[in-house]
Amino acid sequence: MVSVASTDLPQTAAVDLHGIVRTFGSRTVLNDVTLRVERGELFGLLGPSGSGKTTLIKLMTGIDKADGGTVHMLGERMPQLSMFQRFGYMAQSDALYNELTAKENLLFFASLYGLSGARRKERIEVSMAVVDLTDHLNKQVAAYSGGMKRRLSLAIALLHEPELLVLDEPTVGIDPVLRQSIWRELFALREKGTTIVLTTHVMDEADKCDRIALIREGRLTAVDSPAALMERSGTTNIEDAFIVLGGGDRS
Ligand SMILES: Nc1ncnc2c1ncn2[C@@H]1O[C@H](COP(=O)(O)OP(=O)(O)OP(=O)(O)O)[C@@H](O)[C@H]1O
Repeated sequence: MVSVASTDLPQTAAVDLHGIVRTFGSRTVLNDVTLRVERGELFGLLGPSGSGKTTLIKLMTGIDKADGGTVHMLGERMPQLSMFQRFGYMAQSDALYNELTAKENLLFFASLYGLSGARRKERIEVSMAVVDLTDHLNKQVAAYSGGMKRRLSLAIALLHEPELLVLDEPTVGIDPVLRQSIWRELFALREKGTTIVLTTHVMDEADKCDRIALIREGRLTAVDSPAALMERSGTTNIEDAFIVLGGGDRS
């Protein structure tokens, strides 16, 4: 019998969405969204406020359920509770316990992720250093600023070194210097093979992604690398490309 090494098997996508529909009442918020994010990609979802980015992210992570279509993450059909440990998720509204210190929050999530002992200690230190919060580890979260809470949420998403990171507007409310250092970290994670899916409405952040999906009124209007999108639209920046391509494929 010939044994097949796992590396010889075709790799499943990091995220595979097919025909996703999400409605709220009579409103269709996501309309037939099909999208595949490959492993190791730094992938951006770019769209104006209310276009459906957060709704799509919630469906990916299994927090919400689609009315139509299928979601697979890392080859597994979603939603699935056991997948929780395999990806890191940073929500748009911070899911933190305000009455606890940052360290207590981190310990809580570490226990959910099955981290303990020396590895837990090391991961807490590294994750807090990435977001420049080392000096505020023992501070109560209620005393954190909005930007500090965002940074702590990112540290929690990074805590268990997941193979897939799903980040909803990770740099909103974060100052330019720290924003740059967070991007450096995202690039370093990508180098290590981590897949990153993030939402943004900042054009220069979209430019940093390997590929981006332009989303408008619940439909993907284009999916490609920033350079290809600019070439296709005959523009020299993502903002103009979005304007040219964003209106396409609407019915
Ligand atoms: N639970 C809900 N019930 C009703 N409508 C909803 C619900 N969640 C989202 N929506 C609507 O779906 C649309 C898309 O919202 P979503 O939060 O996905 O947009 P977004 O692109 O993430 O916007 P932003 O950049 O402002 O966060 C909006 O019109 C919003 O009002």
